[in-house]
Amino acid sequence: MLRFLTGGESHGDALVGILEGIPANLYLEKSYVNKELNRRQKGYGRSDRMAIEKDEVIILSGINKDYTTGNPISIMIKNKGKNIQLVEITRPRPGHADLAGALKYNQVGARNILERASARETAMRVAIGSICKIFLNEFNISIFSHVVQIGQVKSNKNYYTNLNLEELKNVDKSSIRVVDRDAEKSMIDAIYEAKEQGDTIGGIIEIIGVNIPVGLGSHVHWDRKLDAKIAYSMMSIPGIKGVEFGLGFDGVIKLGSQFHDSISHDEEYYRTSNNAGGIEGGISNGEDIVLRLVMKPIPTLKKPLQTVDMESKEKVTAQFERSDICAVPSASIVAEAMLAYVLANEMLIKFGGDSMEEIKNNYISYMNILKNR
Ligand SMILES: Cc1cc2nc3c(=O)[nH]c(=O)nc-3n(C[C@H](O)[C@H](O)[C@H](O)COP(=O)(O)O)c2cc1C
Ligand SMILES: C=C(O[C@@H]1CC(C(=O)O)=C[C@@H](OP(=O)(O)O)[C@H]1O)C(=O)O
Repeated sequence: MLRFLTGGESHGDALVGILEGIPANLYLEKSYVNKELNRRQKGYGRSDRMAIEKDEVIILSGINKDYTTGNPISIMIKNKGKNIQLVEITRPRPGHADLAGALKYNQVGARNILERASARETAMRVAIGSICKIFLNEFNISIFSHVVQIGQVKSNKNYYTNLNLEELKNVDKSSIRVVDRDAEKSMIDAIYEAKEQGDTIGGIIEIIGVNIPVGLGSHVHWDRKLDAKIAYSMMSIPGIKGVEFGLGFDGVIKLGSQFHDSISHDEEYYRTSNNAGGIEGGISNGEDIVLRLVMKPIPTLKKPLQTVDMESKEKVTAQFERSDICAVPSASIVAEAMLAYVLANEMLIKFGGDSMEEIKNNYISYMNILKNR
């Protein structure tokens, strides 16, 4: 089984992470981890902080001559943007952890709270998730994502869920990108419009996992269900307020006969549609895992909302400091990382093994059993 911990504050010296449970003998390409870190830093609407940071991973343990050893993998990302004046935050920002955190931890203000509640921590999650992606790649599993809505601007292209699976049966689905260039332009405009108004904006992202074997997760207990585990991991991303799988909330207008995915067989079982989003009864059914997340608008506002000064108790406006306008594209890379972590963990639960050779043997023998079903 996998587990990870992160440490570090937004404006501290560095972020650190420990990932435990990755089997021995996995080739770990450090440049891939750095590429993923770079993807998270992109996107319209990020603050000047992203121009300061050049996130790069320093591997401290668990790797020998580019291969994992089975030891805990310890990593570090240094913070370049730590040199801002860390003033106390006594005018808490609605929507951030400021007030609830300061009260819970008995702080005079929210500085110590926001330093950790900040999504700076998600850089480490992406580093850890990218190691999980490298592991999943050994089983041909890949994960990608795209932005499908910013504010009121929706992509006119169908969601991945609505692609014609029969037509795509022999296509490498990891190469499919549901990018709508017209919508993309309007999305960028919406971000800049929010910025002009001293405001912020949220959105919806879609995350897809392909080449998933049947049988990850389990129906037998609530905390073994794959969709439950994925939802938990997604809801832990700062700003994420909802998750839906497959057709999700749009499924409400369908009747059962229109919603459920008929079962066919051609050498193996498959579906002609994927409204379930690849998971039934808490178990992966072999179709692509498809989920969507809604991210709320960023809480720090240049045109701030009303709040209460924690010292004087007077009605004031919330404190402002350097902040993103929109971080939806970055959140989608974080979501890919969290999905990679959950799926890598499930692969280890299902197939076990302390070395890559052992887990691959277990995987191949299970896939052979499935071939005869
Ligand atoms: C990549 C990323 C960047 C973010 N940048 C900011 C930011 O610059 N300013 C801000 O107020 N919130 C930002 N957020 C959102 C806050 O971290 C989030 O709203 C806060 O932690 C409370 O989230 P919760 O209520 O969902 O737990 C960002 C979130 C993500 C995922
Ligand atoms: C540092 C990152 O995001 C930060 C997340 C964040 C927040 O409140 O969540 C606030 C901002 O911090 P700062 O005030 O230093 O600009 C973002 O830049 C990052 O994504 O690496």
